[in-house]
Amino acid sequence: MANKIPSNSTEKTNLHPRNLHRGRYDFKALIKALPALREFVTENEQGEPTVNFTNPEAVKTINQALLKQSYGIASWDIPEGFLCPPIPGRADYIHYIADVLAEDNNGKVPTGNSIKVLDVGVGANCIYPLIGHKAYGWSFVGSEADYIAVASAQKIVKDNGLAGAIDIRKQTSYAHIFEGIIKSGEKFDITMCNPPFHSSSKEVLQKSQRKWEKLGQDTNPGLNFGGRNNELWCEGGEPRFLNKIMSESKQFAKSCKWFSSLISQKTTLPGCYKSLDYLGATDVKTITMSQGQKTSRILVWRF
Ligand SMILES: C[S@@+](CC[C@H](N)C(=O)[O-])C[C@H]1O[C@@H](n2cnc3c(N)ncnc32)[C@H](O)[C@@H]1O
Repeated sequence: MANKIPSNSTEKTNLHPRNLHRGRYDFKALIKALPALREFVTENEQGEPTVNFTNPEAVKTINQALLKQSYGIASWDIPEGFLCPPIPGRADYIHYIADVLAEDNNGKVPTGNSIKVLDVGVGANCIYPLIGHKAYGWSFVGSEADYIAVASAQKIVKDNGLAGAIDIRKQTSYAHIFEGIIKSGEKFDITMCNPPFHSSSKEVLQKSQRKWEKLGQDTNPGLNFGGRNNELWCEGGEPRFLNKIMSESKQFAKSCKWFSSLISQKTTLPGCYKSLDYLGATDVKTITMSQGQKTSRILVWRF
């Protein structure tokens, strides 16, 4: 079966209005930013430039070019097999939480390093702090339970001279979210999280296999957007991870003005609303984000 190369070159008007990646990728500018991208650029059926999004190396290289061109991130790499994030979608989460913060700031997005954001599960790619800092000047704490991911995120921060803006902290227990991370007296404007959403490693493999079959590949060539198994699953999947975040958020209600998390499965939401009601959250919002075929939600709450 012929490979279908997903085209990423059409306008993505459903992204947030401030998202820098709404237009077509400007391959000329991307290659200028990162000449190494040139060898991965091919033409799609319409004769437009594209890259083979089923090739992990091509995906990593286009990410490096986008991060350099749009955010001035000169050095970005991830260890083999780790989650390679689609940049436009990750940027959307940042812009939507900026809108939430704007509500308490006369409708203006607050900028600068006095705005403190905690990214739970920052990953080896450190993507949210990089975009959030470069877009709005916010400072970040990124927590992470996987020690290889911690080392990788710390290297990205150091290589880009961002140690004053992004602090990567090791979470020593997978059972905890804020405990062991938020220091006594520390205050955050908002917390964010892209949780591991599958409930077993078997589920990760099955879903990723189905995705690759849809793209006309017999097998997953290397989890290019997939990530290592343990980045993507946890006991109980997304609902249980969200329960942990919500119950600890109550404990840390005085340390954070807002809490948020991505929700990839719609079916997780009703249980979250019930829990937040039980915990006494005073404000609960659900923001819908759509990127191409995929819809996800950001759940935002405060006490
Ligand atoms: C889906 S990945 C998200 C990575 C990155 N933020 C992104 O969006 O590409 C989830 C991350 O959460 C980490 N993680 C899992 N449990 C955690 C916990 N209790 N505290 C901190 N990080 C955790 C995993 O190791 C993994 O890196």
